[in-house]
Amino acid sequence: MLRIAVPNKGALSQGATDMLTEAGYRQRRSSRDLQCMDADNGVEFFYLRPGDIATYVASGDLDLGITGRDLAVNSGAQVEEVLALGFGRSTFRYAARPGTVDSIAGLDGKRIATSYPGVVQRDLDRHGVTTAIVELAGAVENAIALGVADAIADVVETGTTLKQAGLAVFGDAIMHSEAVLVRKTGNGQPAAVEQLLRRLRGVLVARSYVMLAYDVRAELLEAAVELTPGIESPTVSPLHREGWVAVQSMTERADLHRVMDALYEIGARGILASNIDACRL
Ligand SMILES: Nc1ncnc2c1ncn2[C@@H]1O[C@H](COP(=O)(O)OP(=O)(O)OP(=O)(O)O)[C@@H](O)[C@H]1O
Ligand SMILES: O=P(O)(O)OC[C@H]1O[C@H](OP(=O)(O)OP(=O)(O)O)[C@H](O)[C@@H]1O
Ligand SMILES: [Mg+2]
Repeated sequence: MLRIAVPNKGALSQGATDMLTEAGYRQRRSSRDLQCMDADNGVEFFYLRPGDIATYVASGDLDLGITGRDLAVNSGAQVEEVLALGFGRSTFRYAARPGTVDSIAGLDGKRIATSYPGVVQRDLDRHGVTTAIVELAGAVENAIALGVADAIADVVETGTTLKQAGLAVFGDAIMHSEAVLVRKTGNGQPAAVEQLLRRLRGVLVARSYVMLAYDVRAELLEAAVELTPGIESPTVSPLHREGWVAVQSMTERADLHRVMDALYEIGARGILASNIDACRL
């Protein structure tokens, strides 16, 4: 039985549950459930605070966990990333009132408020700056106005919260984060993990690709296939209509409309795009 930690609430919870459900796993019925057994797939899920997940995985009590890259770094736990999951993206940044602190060197001797002291200390050390860290559970954007700190370091997603607090970012991004699957550092990959990984990769591909199908005159096939090389190689089948072929190819969703327009322009017709519900590559 594989034991996997999943965020029980917060910014990563819904994304993690959605991804596991799409990958064919059973998920808890109520947001109050702390465990969920999926006997058919040989997996048991444990719903934990996202910031605690790396600690459980590093201890060896759980085999794998879904958490944020920033949260895993912050915990200092000995875990390594197995797979980046493509949701829960954020950037971690320094910010202060414009005209006060505007560089990382300028943080020397100052006070910085954050909910991620591990991430911040690591970055300050890298810059050789000595700053007092004020650890807060949340709403750190208030810390400057309330006189608790001179600067903050926090998750920025859209930037709305910073703007409303009258703060501006400075320095390079401290880190870029997204949800990741982690395991204990140095742990090998049991066969049961391989199946989970194949399924999760299948979800990532199904989300980022569409299946493109079109008809094209045989003499234009090479030009068309150049636009739609697919992942392995496109499928080409003869059409009943003399001199024409049908092509099927997986195409990146982000590129879809550019590729469809280009196919039309070279003479392809009946160009259809459909979602992929699931796949194994
Ligand atoms: N807008 C966001 N706010 C907070 N965290 C976010 C956001 N977008 C992505 N994340 C990521 O989600 C993870 C933090 O999730 P977590 O559940 O701890 O925070 P939260 O949703 O703010 O909950 P809480 O405030 O109760 O701690 C981090 O990996 C962070 O990078
Ligand atoms: O750039 P934005 O899109 O505005 O998002 C970033 C904000 O969202 C999070 O706060 P959250 O709502 O989780 O409250 P918290 O500070 O209490 O954790 C985070 O701590 C930032 O404050
Ligand atoms: Mg928060």
